[in-house]
Amino acid sequence: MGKFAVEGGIPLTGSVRVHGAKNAALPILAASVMAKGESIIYDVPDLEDVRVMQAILTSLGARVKREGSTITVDSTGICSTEVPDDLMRQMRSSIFLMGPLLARYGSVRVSKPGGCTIGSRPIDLHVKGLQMLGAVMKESHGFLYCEANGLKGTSFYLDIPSVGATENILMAAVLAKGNTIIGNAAREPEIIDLADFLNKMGAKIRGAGEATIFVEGVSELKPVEHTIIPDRVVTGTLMIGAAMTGGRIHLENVNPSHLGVVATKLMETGVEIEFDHDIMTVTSNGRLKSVDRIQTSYYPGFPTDLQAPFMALLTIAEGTSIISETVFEERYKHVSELRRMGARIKVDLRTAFIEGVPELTPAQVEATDLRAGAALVLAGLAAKGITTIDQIYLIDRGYERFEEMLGALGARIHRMQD
Ligand SMILES: CC(=O)N[C@H]1[C@@H](OP(=O)(O)OP(=O)(O)OC[C@H]2O[C@@H](n3ccc(=O)[nH]c3=O)[C@H](O)[C@@H]2O)O[C@H](CO)[C@@H](O)[C@@H]1O
Ligand SMILES: C=C(OP(=O)(O)O)C(=O)O
Repeated sequence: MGKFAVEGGIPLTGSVRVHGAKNAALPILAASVMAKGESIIYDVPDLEDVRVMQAILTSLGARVKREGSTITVDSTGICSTEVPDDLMRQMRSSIFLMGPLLARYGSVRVSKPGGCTIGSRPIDLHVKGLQMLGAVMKESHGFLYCEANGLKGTSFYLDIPSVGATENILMAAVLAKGNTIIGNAAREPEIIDLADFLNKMGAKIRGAGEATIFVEGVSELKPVEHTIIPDRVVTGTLMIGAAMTGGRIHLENVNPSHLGVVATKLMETGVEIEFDHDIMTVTSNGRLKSVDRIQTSYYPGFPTDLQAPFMALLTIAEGTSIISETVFEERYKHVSELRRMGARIKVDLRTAFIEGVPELTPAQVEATDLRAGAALVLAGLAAKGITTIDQIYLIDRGYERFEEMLGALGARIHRMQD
């Protein structure tokens, strides 16, 4: 499974290019099955989750090829609409095949998706939305069989602005007959990227990025070329790393407008942030102040995916900070690992109280999920001495060769095989 050994106490300095967004690439790769022929997707990060998506597409009969950061998907040979159970279990994003296969082929078989254990993560909204579009669902022996004899446009209001449900319903609605309105839709930048991809393919979507999305169904889609947006969670992670180590870094390929709340909260801690088009410079003198409150929320609120990394920073910020995790009910598993490094954190239900300490101490810790793992690496970069982080396959799900990315910024971090 592998471990990272991190020698902390060295400020991050230098420049690095941020890779394309995992959370945009995964639904877009799934959507490529809706067009007959060859879709070309640029800046697709080489991550574990993307490799699982490639394996799923291949298992369905598509031809998938990676050259550098470009992935080509030729859907011509698709001959199955059953997503293999072992691949379903490997990540949450396996559920993205549901809408596209149902819409284009009239049937799909999925099972319960895997992914980070950060809460119960049901798929009820995905299912309800597709049912409203006319899908008939049957559950048997752990599999969900969905069929549709032509989907029909509908009006569907999401009880929660779920990112994945918005994307699944949107993908299906594009090939449904008539008009669809998705109310209380998620507004994340990755939804806009997916809609841009679908619109290039010939879809008629308006309002992506807003709470109400309008879709006029079309009968077919054509394959296109598309470049994935920069990964805002990776950007945020590196910004926090510079802040915690008292460094100065330049990040290339960033979209500053996707990071408003994160930049604001970092500036509250005393960090300087400058933007020049798609380049961001982060400068920190290493003396950090606490923040009154961070509440995770749906976009444009504070991203839950940066809650653990930001908590790592607050463990060494002077004063007491408060974090409320409102999106996932079990996303505090990193707390006990940070405590091993000397952090003082109390958790009361969904609220964490973090009392800053002058410095963290190195320890042997374990990644409990993807972003928790990234948070522990950041804590290791700030703690003088050697920290080891176990279970790093979880970090590989979302960061392309994290050790090389950090190494380019001067960090001393090594991957060790078990
Ligand atoms: C691949 C991808 O894009 N992953 C992101 C996506 O995950 P994902 O799409 O799984 O997250 P959702 O936005 O769906 O989840 C938000 C909340 O809605 C709940 N819910 C969701 C669907 C459903 O049918 N029923 C239900 O109750 C979830 O349990 C959670 O409490 O958005 C999350 C929230 O920003 C991010 O942390 C993940 O990185
Ligand atoms: C929770 C995450 O991903 P997923 O939804 O793919 O599990 C994440 O990227 O932090």
